[in-house]
Amino acid sequence: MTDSPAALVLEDGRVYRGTGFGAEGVTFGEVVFQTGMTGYQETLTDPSYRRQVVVATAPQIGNTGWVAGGDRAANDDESDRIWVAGFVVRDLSPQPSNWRSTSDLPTEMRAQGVVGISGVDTRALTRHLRTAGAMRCGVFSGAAVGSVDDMVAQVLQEPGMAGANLTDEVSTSETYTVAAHGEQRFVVAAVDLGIKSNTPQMMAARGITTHVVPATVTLEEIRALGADGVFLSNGPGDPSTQDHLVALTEQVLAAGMPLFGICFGNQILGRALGFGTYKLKFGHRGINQPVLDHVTGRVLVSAHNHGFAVDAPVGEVVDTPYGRAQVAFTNLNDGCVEGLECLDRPAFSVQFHPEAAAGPHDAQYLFDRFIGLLEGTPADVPAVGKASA
Ligand SMILES: NC(=O)CC[C@H](N)C(=O)O
Repeated sequence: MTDSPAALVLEDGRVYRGTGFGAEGVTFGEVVFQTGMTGYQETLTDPSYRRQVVVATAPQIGNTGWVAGGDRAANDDESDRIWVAGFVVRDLSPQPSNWRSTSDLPTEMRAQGVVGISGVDTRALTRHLRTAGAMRCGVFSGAAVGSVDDMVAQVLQEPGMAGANLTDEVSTSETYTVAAHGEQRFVVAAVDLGIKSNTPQMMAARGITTHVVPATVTLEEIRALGADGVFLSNGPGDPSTQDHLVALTEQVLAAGMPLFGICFGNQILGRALGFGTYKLKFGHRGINQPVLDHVTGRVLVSAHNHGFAVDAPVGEVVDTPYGRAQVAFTNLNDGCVEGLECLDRPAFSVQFHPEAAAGPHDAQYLFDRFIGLLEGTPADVPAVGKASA
């Protein structure tokens, strides 16, 4: 832990002073709050947080240390590195207590060059972000702390999240394969837009061998892998920039191949169906978001990490270039679209995270819904009426 003075500086001129931890220096990004009480390691290693400075609303962070090393089952990493641009906490644990822990949070952040600040009134900061919206920020520690005017000027030079195309920065350059556990039932091409490692694990547990492919993949390359279906992953950045992936998704829909998308994948399916996307004021990030499944009527407590959303009418069946489609999930806090379902194609997607890392397991049945599409025996999904909740 460094004990250097540090400052979180927002683009609107607000300054929150604290103490540096992790790497010393300066970092910039979009400041967003995350409401999970647990799971900071999964959050920090989720590629979807690329270029975001994450504020933990849970007041004590670091208690469970850092669980690294070994294979996927032995650690809590969602990828092979920390992706957040910076981390803002209130009380940093001086001493982790966890039998699985192999390191601690400040040591790991320092080793990976990630700047953090502790001692911030994260409750006041979160209330401000809920009012003012997510915005650009900088975290400055040690010698990087300067005059407020100078720090704000530096923040204002940074790009915002709207219009950001970050896919190339996180996607794999080479295809790699996660084998099915036990007997292989299906082969899926998972387009890596920043995929979390638990997603192929959830597929593997259901007999799917997953080829994780670069974001530049073509339908011909997907077919050459012998894929039975396509998965569009989560990922950072603005979905309005992803024209290649929208075109690929249109081809997959036209070919009638089974398709499942999560988060960024939901936004791309939405665009392929002709819907728009827009930036939310402060987004949803946490592991306790209530979502209504309009098909089953169930309410799920679910893991979220999104700053954009699909603009589609709720409670209507819409004619799209690929047949009828409907909003199948909405958020019960703000009503925003949380998932789409095609009625004439074997395709659906969710804005939240059924891979649930970290997070509740309520939504894991959606991987089984994808299995149904791969089997060619999708559940007989009814068209939804107006939301009952
Ligand atoms: N986790 C994700 O896939 C996020 C998708 C997109 N970058 C958003 O912020 O909405």
